[in-house]
Amino acid sequence: MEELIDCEDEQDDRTATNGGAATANGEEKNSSGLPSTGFHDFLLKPELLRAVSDLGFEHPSKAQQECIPQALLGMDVLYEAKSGLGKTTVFLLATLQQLEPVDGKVSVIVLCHNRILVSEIKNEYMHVAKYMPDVRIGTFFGGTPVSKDAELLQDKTKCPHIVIATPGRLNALVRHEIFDARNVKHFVLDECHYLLEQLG
Ligand SMILES: Nc1ncnc2c1ncn2[C@@H]1O[C@H](COP(=O)(O)OP(=O)(O)OP(=O)(O)O)[C@@H](O)[C@H]1O
Repeated sequence: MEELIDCEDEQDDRTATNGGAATANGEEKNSSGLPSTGFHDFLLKPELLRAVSDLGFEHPSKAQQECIPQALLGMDVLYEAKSGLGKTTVFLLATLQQLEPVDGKVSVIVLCHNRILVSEIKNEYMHVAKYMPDVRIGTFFGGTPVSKDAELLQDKTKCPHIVIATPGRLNALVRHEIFDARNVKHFVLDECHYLLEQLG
């Protein structure tokens, strides 16, 4: 790891509702003392800026201000903060910004500790990637036929560029050489404390 941002819990007990939005934006910015920034300061692709604007995000949250520039520089980022402070949006934007979709090649893996989270993250990706029609996003998790996953991964025209998966199924796909991880450029562990617990 080149550099690690390690932020302790922000001790902010405001919670996210759609107003996690509200929590994630202006208030955070002012209370953090960080200079005012907009998403355009990250030099994001126009497709992403449009999607962010459609979602009604006006200002990056503190987590986003601290992590997106580092992630876009290719640094490893470890960030801990309470729910609703915009952490997921950090990796959605950072991975989509850097993605150059190539048929038959998976560039991004997002590992989640359960299948519900896998589906939620996929939905969030679909919103943020709505103006990037060439980007394919796939999900792999236990309880579904491995043969379907294999079919998808082996068809260059269907193979996802971004894979969101649970550890068990991803492990099985790699072990059986169905999943070729050699082209992966970005690896995300969402809610990594749960994933690391499972290892133990
Ligand atoms: N900069 C922003 N401005 C307004 N809303 C935002 C911003 N960033 C994220 N949001 C919205 O705030 C909510 C929480 O964001 P996100 O899911 O990225 O946070 P999180 O820290 O990963 O929380 P969780 O663990 O609950 O998913 C979501 O509804 C998201 O769309």
